[in-house]
Amino acid sequence: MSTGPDDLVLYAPEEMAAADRLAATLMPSFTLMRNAGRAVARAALQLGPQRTLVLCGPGGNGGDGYVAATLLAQQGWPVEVAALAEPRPGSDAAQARAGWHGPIRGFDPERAAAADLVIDAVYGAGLSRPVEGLVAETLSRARRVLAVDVPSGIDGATGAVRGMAPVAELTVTFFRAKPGHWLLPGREHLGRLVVADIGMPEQVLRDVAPRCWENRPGLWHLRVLTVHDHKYSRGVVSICGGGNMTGAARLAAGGARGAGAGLVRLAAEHGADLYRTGAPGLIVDEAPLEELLADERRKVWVCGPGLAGDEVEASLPALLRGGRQVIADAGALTGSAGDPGRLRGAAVLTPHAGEFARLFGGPGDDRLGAARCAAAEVGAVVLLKGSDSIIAAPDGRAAINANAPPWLGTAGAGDVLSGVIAALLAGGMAPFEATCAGVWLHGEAANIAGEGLLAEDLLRCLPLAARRARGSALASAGAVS
Ligand SMILES: NC(=O)C1=CN([C@@H]2O[C@H](COP(=O)(O)OP(=O)(O)OC[C@H]3O[C@@H](n4cnc5c(N)ncnc54)[C@H](OP(=O)(O)O)[C@@H]3O)[C@@H](O)[C@H]2O)[C@@H](O)CC1
Ligand SMILES: Nc1ncnc2c1ncn2[C@@H]1O[C@H](COP(=O)(O)OP(=O)(O)O)[C@@H](O)[C@H]1O
Ligand SMILES: [K+]
Repeated sequence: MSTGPDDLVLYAPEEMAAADRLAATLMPSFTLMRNAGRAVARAALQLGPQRTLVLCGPGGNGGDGYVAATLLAQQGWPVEVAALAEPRPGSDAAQARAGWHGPIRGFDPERAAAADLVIDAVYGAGLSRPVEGLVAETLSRARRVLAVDVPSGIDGATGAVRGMAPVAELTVTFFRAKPGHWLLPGREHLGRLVVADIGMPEQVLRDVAPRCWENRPGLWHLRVLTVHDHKYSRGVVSICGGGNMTGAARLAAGGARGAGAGLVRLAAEHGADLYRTGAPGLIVDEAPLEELLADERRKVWVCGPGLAGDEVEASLPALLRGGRQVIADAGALTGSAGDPGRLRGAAVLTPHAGEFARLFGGPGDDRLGAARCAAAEVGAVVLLKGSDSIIAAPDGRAAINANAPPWLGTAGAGDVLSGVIAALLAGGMAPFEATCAGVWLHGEAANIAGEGLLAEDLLRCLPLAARRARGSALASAGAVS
């Protein structure tokens, strides 16, 4: 079975709560809690027997903790339980609590510090305010943490730390991951993430269908070339070249070529000679833009890398008027600061955090929400770049990317990326899928190149990244966690 969007979908906390409510109409809800607690106990058992303190909150997260504590004690583990408050009478958590027959202590930072392992079952999806006071003090003293669902304090929707959150060695979540598992800073608090199957009915995937995914092959598919392909069918990419910062456009052109565009042309009405000394497979045009736009095959354009304000003014409006699919990056974004409406008609915007703030304000703690709003406002796919890049479509779909290594943060890397996305768009992918695939290929190329990469190194690594994408899209669905 291949990995598909259903395997990669991310449930925000309120969507998970809706899933739980629906599941409760189809099966006994306590079965899910029992399975969740069992998955936590199984994960703990793999860490080896040790003095364990289970910290239980008042809700479902605490319920999972009581189930896990009971199962670990049955295995002969030295387990203690500390509770913050009694679960609501009649709740599943109260039923789980009733299964624990040992003593229940209060929260105590010293006790947490003395335990070899702390199971953090304080707050999960129901986090409603910052974690502070005794809970924060107790969690912060733990030496080794296994987190249930999320480390308490991580907002499952945004990945933000609310108050404090421990850094876990292992996090066990259930059914599907949440956006906050992949967004920063949340991702840094998880340790290893295990997504446990707790027997959620299949119907839930159909009836509660979130519009957010982890960005991986399987969410999209790279096209496979056939004997009928030729350079025009593989896609034509045009890049606006500036007269001064010429490296940026050349890197974008290299990205487009490395990602499989059949033909890449660089438009440089002024300064064409500078570009002619570059890669021999790159075609340099010095005719005026209006003339180039007469060629209907030139549908996809990258506008922005290395362009000064006047160069953007001379190209972007004409491209948008001409109905071209425009990837607006760098100078094209800076030129529209405070007035994102000027970018309406573009296919994809690729701001980093600074460019995003200048265009739309914010983005604040909820970067996923901000990217979605921006995409809806401009009617374009918005790629908010960073180490957890977010791709948002105007129709509300969004994806979170997590494969990019920190050494990708180097000048020129973004220019390469705009070319990669352009190539995929020119090859026939829709803007959202092309952007998701481009971001993943870019991150994977950086992993292949290794630490110390220069933006240029990405170009030679893109073909292998594409082969990996084709390979892992066929990998088994079991590899989601
Ligand atoms: N499908 C699945 O994934 C399944 C998930 N399951 C598990 O259920 C968990 C979700 O359960 P849940 O909704 O009861 O939420 P959870 O966080 O345990 O508690 C909320 C309580 O805590 C309180 N509270 C919150 N923050 C606070 C703060 N900072 N400081 C003080 N109080 C705070 C809050 O108070 P209130 O806001 O109501 O005043 C409320 O009383 C989920 O994470 C997973 O572990 C499985 O069992 C079954 C299948
Ligand atoms: N710490 C990081 N981890 C992973 N990827 C990063 C990190 N910092 C930056 N990146 C990625 O590097 C690229 C930098 O792009 P950008 O800021 O536009 O640079 P430039 O304009 O110099 O090309 C983006 O794709 C971004 O997602
Ligand atoms: K937790």
